[in-house]
Amino acid sequence: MGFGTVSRGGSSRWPDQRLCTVEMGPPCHTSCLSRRKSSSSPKIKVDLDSSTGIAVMKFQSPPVNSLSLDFLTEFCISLEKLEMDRSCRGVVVTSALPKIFSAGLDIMEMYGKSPERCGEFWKAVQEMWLKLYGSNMVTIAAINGSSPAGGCLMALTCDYRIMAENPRYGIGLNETQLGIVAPFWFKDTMVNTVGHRTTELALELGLLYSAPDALRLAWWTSWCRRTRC
Ligand SMILES: CC/C=C\C/C=C\CCC/C=C/CC(=O)SCCNC(=O)CCNC(=O)[C@H](O)C(C)(C)COP(=O)(O)OP(=O)(O)OC[C@H]1O[C@@H](n2cnc3c(N)ncnc32)[C@H](O)[C@@H]1OP(=O)(O)O
Repeated sequence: MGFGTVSRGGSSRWPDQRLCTVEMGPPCHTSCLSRRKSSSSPKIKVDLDSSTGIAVMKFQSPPVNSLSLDFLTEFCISLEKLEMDRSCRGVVVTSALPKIFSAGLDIMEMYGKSPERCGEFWKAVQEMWLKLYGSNMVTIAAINGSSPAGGCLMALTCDYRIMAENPRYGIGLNETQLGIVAPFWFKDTMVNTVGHRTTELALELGLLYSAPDALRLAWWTSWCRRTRC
């Protein structure tokens, strides 16, 4: 798989060449197996191949990988652990569930909760964004399912995106369709990737894009024809 260039950098873990290639080759032989480190929390599984320096973080929170306080906390802890592991240079975030990357913020976290709990939840959402955006590692979203609202934010926050081509999968900041306003920093993250004009239209109409449409609008430089990638 090949990925395009981005304007972010400044980390020793970034490759010298700005075009970065990640090989997800055949299964390893025995000597390679010892270089694999796995860890699992209830909602997130992480596999790090120290020989390549690439970790795969899989979301495993059925039914839709919604971003609950527990999910976000586990996400930040997993990312921090990889950040501290000098053998890890890049992380691929993806879903272990069929058809869904992430449904975005857990709606149940925003309904009937105490102000304290709401504050804690919102802080965790911001923490996820700050940690992912500010990561020293190369971050890649392998979007193998629908990715509305907060799920889209997470993908946009990564350095690179690849999306499985399937007409049923949509990605976008569709908050307007839900009767809520996307926070300004959600909007800014989208502007940084696709520019002002596309963002303005997408947010006003609450659009969800298919992989080929998103590719045309420069959301990414690659998409994957398999339904699972
Ligand atoms: C504390 C707050 C402080 C400040 C607030 C400030 C600003 C407000 C926040 C603004 C930002 C918002 C960003 C967001 O991310 S809001 C969440 C937006 N996401 C959605 O609306 C997703 C809606 N879901 C879907 O479109 C579909 O479910 C999906 C395409 C993901 C999957 O479709 P599918 O047909 O496969 O499954 P469903 O049958 O629809 O769903 C299965 C079960 O999952 C539950 N579900 C779905 N989405 C969510 C979610 N986001 N949170 C929690 N639960 C979710 C759904 O209800 C089904 O449950 P059951 O009925 O089976 O129990």
